[in-house]
Amino acid sequence: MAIPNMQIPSRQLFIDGEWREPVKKNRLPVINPATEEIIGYIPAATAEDVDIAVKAARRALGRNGWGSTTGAQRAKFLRAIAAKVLEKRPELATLETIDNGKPWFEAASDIDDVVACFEYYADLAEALDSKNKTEVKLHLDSFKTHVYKEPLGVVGLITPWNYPLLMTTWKVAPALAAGCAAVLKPSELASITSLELGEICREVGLPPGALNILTGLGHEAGSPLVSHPDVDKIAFTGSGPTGIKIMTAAAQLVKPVTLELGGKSPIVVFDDIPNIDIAVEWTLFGCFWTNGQICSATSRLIIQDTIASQFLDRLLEWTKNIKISDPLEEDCKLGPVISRGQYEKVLKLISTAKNEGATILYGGERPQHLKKGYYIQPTIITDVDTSMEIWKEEVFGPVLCVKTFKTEEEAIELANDTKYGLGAAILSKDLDRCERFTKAFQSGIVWINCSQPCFWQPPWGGKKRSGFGRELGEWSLENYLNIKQVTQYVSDEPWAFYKSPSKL
Ligand SMILES: NC(=O)c1ccc[n+]([C@@H]2O[C@H](COP(=O)([O-])OP(=O)(O)OC[C@H]3O[C@@H](n4cnc5c(N)ncnc54)[C@H](O)[C@@H]3O)[C@@H](O)[C@H]2O)c1
Ligand SMILES: C[N+](C)(C)CCCC=O
Ligand code: NA
Repeated sequence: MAIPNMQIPSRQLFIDGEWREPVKKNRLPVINPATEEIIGYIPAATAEDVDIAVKAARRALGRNGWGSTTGAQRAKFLRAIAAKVLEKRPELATLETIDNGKPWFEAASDIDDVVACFEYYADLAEALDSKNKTEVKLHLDSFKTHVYKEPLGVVGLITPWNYPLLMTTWKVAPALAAGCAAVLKPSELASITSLELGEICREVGLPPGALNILTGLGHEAGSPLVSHPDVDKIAFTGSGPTGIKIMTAAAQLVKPVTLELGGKSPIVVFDDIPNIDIAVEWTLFGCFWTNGQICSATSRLIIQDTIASQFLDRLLEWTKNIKISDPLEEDCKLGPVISRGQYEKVLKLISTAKNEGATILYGGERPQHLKKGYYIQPTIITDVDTSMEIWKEEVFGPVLCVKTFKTEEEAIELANDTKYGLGAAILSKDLDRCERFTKAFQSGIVWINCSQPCFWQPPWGGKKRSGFGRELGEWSLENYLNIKQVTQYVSDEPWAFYKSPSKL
């Protein structure tokens, strides 16, 4: 397929179904990480815009337009959005690539996931109509109790830059399916496709105020959204430090949050793997996909010592074969990291690893053939000690660190030696052993003989410092529903707790 060339559309904030200039008229530059050039501008929302958007969302809930829709009616809008996204797939993939830096074919695959997600939540919205009032059997005949599932209200959705439209969709699709009205604040580092979602919602006639999109800086737009008294819940995906700030601010209003944060996930490889090349490829994909910027990246390779030398030799051969290029090129497999800040952060972590005594087995620098752009070679670091920063801290770049083990106990201890708890992978022919590791891993996601595959039906999320709450599947719909208990007294007899005055 020919990759379309695109200019960044000039957009405003998307509020109440219209494009509106920010109150302070500020804009932020959009930088293409492959060229380091400014390719456009996005509006920079501030607290004043947040208040306007939250009011629009609240009105949408009160109006007949959105607030009283059935799940089946909401499903129609979600399916129409899915169809429009599919229609615009090539253009959206190009916009994602020039804004985020991920290879075009990865971006296009993300767009496919976006379509599937909106369709999936359309089905769940439809099914909700028969589940939003269910009876609970009691031990007394004098009462009847029902449980209602109703939209939580106005929800604030704050998303990161690594899968821009997909992370937006993971929140917007279930929130709309549940009947909430949403205010979305995408990352200022990659907002373009989220704004295009606003245009798609406008084109399909989504009722005004159901979805509002505010681009801008975290402290200028995200923070006021978290603290706004008329926002009922915050769903956040991003870094740990920001998650802590958001949770602290939300706590002042006893506002519920879901936090999908960082990770430093292990991939444990045993010497009984039936095919070393298959294991090597999963190891590469688990860390270097999406230019290494994956929350769930299995960025700690824990390899049995009996196979370590052979495995690393083969891993090196595969790594050298990864095509690093402009992400718009046909078979690019590694593009630039998102920004100069991220580029410098990753290189600093690599240099610290070297200074602490680790060995840079491969990579660790800018690729020689790419003089512009935030490119970093796929990097493999060995002779790592568990006291080192490279072992403990999330890099969020194409950097794999390696340690060996002798026994299962040692492997489990190394795997769980992290403050995070998002994902964990084990590659072994012995499925009983895989089951033992599944139980022993302190994580929310386990991959067996693979790493990273993610589907919209199962739950996604972690524990420890990777946050709490689950997205995707039915779990995500529950994030946006209020559970209401309704108990009715159905007897004709007096309650008779107090003596009636006539009997005194
Ligand atoms: N668990 C997951 O599913 C998942 C997915 C993607 C990224 N992440 C994590 O996100 C991090 C990288 O993404 P990032 O750099 O965009 O994270 P980030 O925390 O810097 O920003 C995430 C979002 O929060 C906003 N924000 C920043 N400060 C804020 C504040 N004080 N109040 C409200 N909003 C604020 C940003 O504008 C952005 O929209 C990594 O740690 C990665 O592991 C996790
Ligand atoms: C799309 N993945 C690979 C499941 C990751 C989503 C969230 C983490 O970056
Ligand atoms: Na960008």
